[in-house]
Amino acid sequence: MKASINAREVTYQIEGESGQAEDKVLLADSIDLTRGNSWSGAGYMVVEFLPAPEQQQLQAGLEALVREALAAVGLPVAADFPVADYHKLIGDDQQRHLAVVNLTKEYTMERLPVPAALLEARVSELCGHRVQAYNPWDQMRLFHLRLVRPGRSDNNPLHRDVWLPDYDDCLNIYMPVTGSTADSSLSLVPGSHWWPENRVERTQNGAVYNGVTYTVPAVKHTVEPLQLIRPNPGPSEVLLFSPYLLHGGAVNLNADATRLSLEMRFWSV
Ligand SMILES: O=C(O)CCC(=O)C(=O)O
Ligand SMILES: [Fe+2]
Repeated sequence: MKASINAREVTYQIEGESGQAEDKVLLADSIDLTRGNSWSGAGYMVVEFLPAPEQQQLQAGLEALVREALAAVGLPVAADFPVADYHKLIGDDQQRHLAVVNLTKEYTMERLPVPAALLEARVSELCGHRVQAYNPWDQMRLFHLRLVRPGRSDNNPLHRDVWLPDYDDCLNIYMPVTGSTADSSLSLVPGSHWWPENRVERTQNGAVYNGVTYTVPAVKHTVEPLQLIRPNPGPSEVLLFSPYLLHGGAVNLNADATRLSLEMRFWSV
């Protein structure tokens, strides 16, 4: 499948059986936490996030979690090892990379380096609805790290989060930690949170993307041309986005830096 990111052509190889799609907009029957905002039609916005000391504490603490995971898979590193160099350490050892991903994909909230209440208050202010990082569907309070090496297929395929169970009605954040640039940060299709399902052909259950297996179903084809953009939040910023948007497929085109980012979801209180 062909798409473009910031007008540059990319190709995604997606395997998995297609399902039937209805003429239905998933967001129409759901809570839209972007509603009432100027960016509701686009489905995302980039904005200053936490006060500088807290944002820096959060980013430094998340880098430290990756170092901890590296030590746990048998690759101890110095306390100042830059996580942007992760790919130099792991190289093409896919098994070791997947072991690190396994340790960094689901953290319980007490591991967050700053109080979750800080992020909850700021996200509530930004979207104009009182939200908390508590998933009412599975009763979990989690955050996730994403490590995407340059030149590998570590990024997940293009998807809506709500194709998986337990992600309805929330709002997502993407916060850059290291190596997040105009060539590596999360990509999305503006406005696609309102596309009917029958405009998007997707796999039924999970997908194999460039040979890597993902649990999330993936886009195989769309009626509208797939023009992704990278909003690319800077170090002091955050990308707030609807999980109903088509997003992902965020290949890391950096020459030499691994992307580390924070991913966290918020639901109405
Ligand atoms: O960071 C990425 O490349 C993907 C993130 C994602 O799919 C999400 O936050 O739901
Ligand atoms: Fe996602």
